[in-house]
Amino acid sequence: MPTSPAPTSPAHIVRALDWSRIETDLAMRGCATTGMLFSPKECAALAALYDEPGRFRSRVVMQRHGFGQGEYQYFDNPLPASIAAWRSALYERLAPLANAWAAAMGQPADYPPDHASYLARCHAAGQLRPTPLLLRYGEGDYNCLHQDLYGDLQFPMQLTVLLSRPGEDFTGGEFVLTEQRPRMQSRAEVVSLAQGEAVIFAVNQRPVAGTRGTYRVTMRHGVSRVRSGCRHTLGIIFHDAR
Ligand SMILES: O=C(O)CCC(=O)C(=O)O
Ligand SMILES: [Fe+2]
Repeated sequence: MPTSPAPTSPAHIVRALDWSRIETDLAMRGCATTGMLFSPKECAALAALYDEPGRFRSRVVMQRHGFGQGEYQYFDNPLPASIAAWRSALYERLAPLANAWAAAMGQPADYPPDHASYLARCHAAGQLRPTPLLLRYGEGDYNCLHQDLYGDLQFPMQLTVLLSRPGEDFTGGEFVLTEQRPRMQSRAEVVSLAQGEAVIFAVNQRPVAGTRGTYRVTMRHGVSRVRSGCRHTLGIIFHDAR
């Protein structure tokens, strides 16, 4: 008998998302919100991992590198089981879209259908270190516009999940995207997220259909200044890092 995923499993929840809206938003704006992925309890449990020693392979204090203010930590292997499950379930749904983007930009459209195969490709290219991360911002902290590129191989979409409650745990701290268009001025997009909700967005370049064919735009993401409180997020990036 074919196995179907449990109703609470990431694979099941991912399948049930409103993909027609998500795909339209991604095509129009290079980003899309998902609706609630994690319950408040799950969000709190994930945010609490930040203080567990032994979970992470490295910690980055943003001001030391000119990346902003605040800090983040990359999970070490083995990833928490739920994060690994979300990462592969989301990958499977996004891989066909990634192939469509690659084809539209004249790039090889050969992202494999499952995440294990894609990770094997990353590892063969020397990108061996896991990239899921937890970020923590306090009052006055922010994250400069950036791209999460960690080697030659890059999957073209990633997700950020808001783990804190906007307006209650923190104020300010909006997720921001910019889109740099060829020979045009840049466009900004501010994404409002609820606790437990994710934004799916372009890591680097994405295709835009114009009147004279397809052109490429370059995206960057960051976070505006947190005005008060504490804000936690979970980042899910599908390529591993060199
Ligand atoms: O904290 C945020 O909203 C942005 C996190 C981020 O840069 C990422 O997930 O790659
Ligand atoms: Fe990022």
